[in-house]
Amino acid sequence: MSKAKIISTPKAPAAIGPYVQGKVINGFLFASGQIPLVPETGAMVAGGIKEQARQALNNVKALVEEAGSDLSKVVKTTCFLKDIADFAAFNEVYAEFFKENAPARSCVGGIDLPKNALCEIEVIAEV
Ligand SMILES: CC(=[NH2+])C(=O)[O-]
Repeated sequence: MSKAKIISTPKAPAAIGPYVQGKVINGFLFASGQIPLVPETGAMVAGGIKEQARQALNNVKALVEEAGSDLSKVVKTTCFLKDIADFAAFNEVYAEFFKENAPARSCVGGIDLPKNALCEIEVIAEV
């Protein structure tokens, strides 16, 4: 197995547990799930599902870019929603970030998330 490169950037929130922000191996970035923490403060962004989705996606974008890739090269996302009733609002913001050539995706709802976040997003991207 080849050695994975650890991705670490202050432009995305620091890990809040025993994990790294992301790892690149064999040409793919495996990014840890991003919750809507503001990188500079480590605090949850103010607002509801739309603001939280936008922050989580901006965190994803920062990680993907730090790995030398970009959102157009994301091949798979997994999205977690505290409340599946937020599905439509979440999708609206998600679509702003993945306009064309949307990645494959799984989305689950009704789940407790760290820091009581309303959403969490993890991605795999080609680097
Ligand atoms: C936020 C997160 N990715 C975790 O594992 O706690």
